[in-house]
Parts: sequence; C-alpha cells; structure tokens
Amino acid sequence: MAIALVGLPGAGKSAVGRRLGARLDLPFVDTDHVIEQRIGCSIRDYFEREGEIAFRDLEQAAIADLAAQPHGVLATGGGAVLREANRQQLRDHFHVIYLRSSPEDLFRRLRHDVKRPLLQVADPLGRLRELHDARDPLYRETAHEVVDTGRPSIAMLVNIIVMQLELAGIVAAGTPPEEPSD
Ligand SMILES: Nc1ncnc2c1ncn2[C@@H]1O[C@H](COP(=O)(O)OP(=O)(O)OP(=O)(O)O)[C@@H](O)[C@H]1O
Ligand SMILES: O=C(O)C1=C[C@@H](O)[C@@H](O)[C@H](O)C1
Ligand SMILES: [Mg+2]
Repeated sequence: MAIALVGLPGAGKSAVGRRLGARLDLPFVDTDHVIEQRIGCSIRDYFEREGEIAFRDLEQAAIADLAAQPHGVLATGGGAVLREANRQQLRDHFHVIYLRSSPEDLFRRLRHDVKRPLLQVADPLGRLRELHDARDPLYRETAHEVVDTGRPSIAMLVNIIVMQLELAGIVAAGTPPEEPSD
C-alpha cells in the first residue's frame, strides 16, 4: 500500500506522515530527507547555493524513484505538485491526501522556523497566502482526498485519515486509534 501526503509547508506532512506510518505499520519516507541524503547538506543551503530549479530537478528525480516502487507513507515537499510530471507520478502510484491548511494557521505554526527557505522573507504570511492561492488548485488536482488540518491535533488527523482509508477500503477496518497525546 502506498499513501502520499501533499500540502503547503507546515501542513503537517512530515509530522502526520511519520505517525500514520507507525500506526499502519508501514515505512515512512520524506522526500525532503531523501534529497538531503543525496546532496549531503540541508535543502536550505542547497537552495541558496544552487537555486530553486536545481532543487526541483532533484525533487522530480526522487519522486520518480519512489514512484517506481510505491510502498509506505510518503511525505512530499511542499512544492512537489508544481511540476506536472510529479503530479502524475503521485496520482498514478499513491493514494494522495491533501492536508489543507489556511495561511494563517501555517503562519502561527512556522513563524519561528528558519529551515523553510521560501519563508525567509520580510512578510511570511503574505508569502504563505501567495503560495496557498497558487498551489491549492494543484494539491486538489493531485489528491484523491482532502483533509482539513485547521483544528485537529496531529493525533486526531491520524485518526481521521485512518478512518477515511478504512471507509475507502484502502486499509483493513479496526486499526486501534491513536492516543490523543497532543
Ligand atoms: N495539526 C497540527 N496541529 C499542531 N501542530 C502541527 C499540526 N500539524 C503540524 N504541526 C506542527 O507544525 C510544524 C510543521 O509541521 P511539518 O514539519 O510536519 O510540516 P510539513 O508539511 O512537513 O512542512 P514542509 O513542507 O516544509 O516539509 C511541526 O512543528 C509540527 O509538529
Ligand atoms: O514549499 C516548497 O516549495 C518547499 C517545501 C519544503 O518541503 C522543501 O521541499 C523545500 O523547502 C521547498
Ligand atoms: Mg516536511
């Protein structure tokens, strides 16, 4: 079984994906980590040194490799849907879930973050609004399901996703629920 999470930076793809993988007893893979292992430095440093297009090429190669053997829970980078080739690979080989978040919620979560290169600007909330407007249609086009992340905790989101996967017949019913620890 192969599940991919898409959504804006801070939507919870890594945090939710890791716990969803543990819950379903599936390996968890984060494309950002795969890329960092390949380049041997942080994405932020690579962005600064080589630029966004070089990063997007690496991201496309990583997604193509992962889609060739789809298995487990995949957290994609926030910009993975920008390229048509990635949207198609994800849609064709994974059950794709869009973790939708408002720019305001994301800003609250990420305002002290220094790791996300696209948000190191004077007006990060404005930047998140632009990213949301530009990418929301692409996330929707890629995803088989949309889950709103505004109110639920990470543990609740895992429970909601598992319930939806059970209803859709993608995982067997009856997986014990996540403890609400956050
Ligand atoms: N539903 C939520 N409630 C509370 N905190 C959350 C929620 N979702 C994510 N967070 C927190 O927000 C921060 C960003 O989450 P995470 O790193 O999982 O985002 P991401 O979607 O993987 O972002 P990126 O695309 O930049 O990799 C983390 O500190 C995470 O614990
Ligand atoms: O939203 C984006 O374009 C990005 C999100 C991160 O996950 C990384 O993939 C990178 O920082 C780019
Ligand atoms: Mg992440």
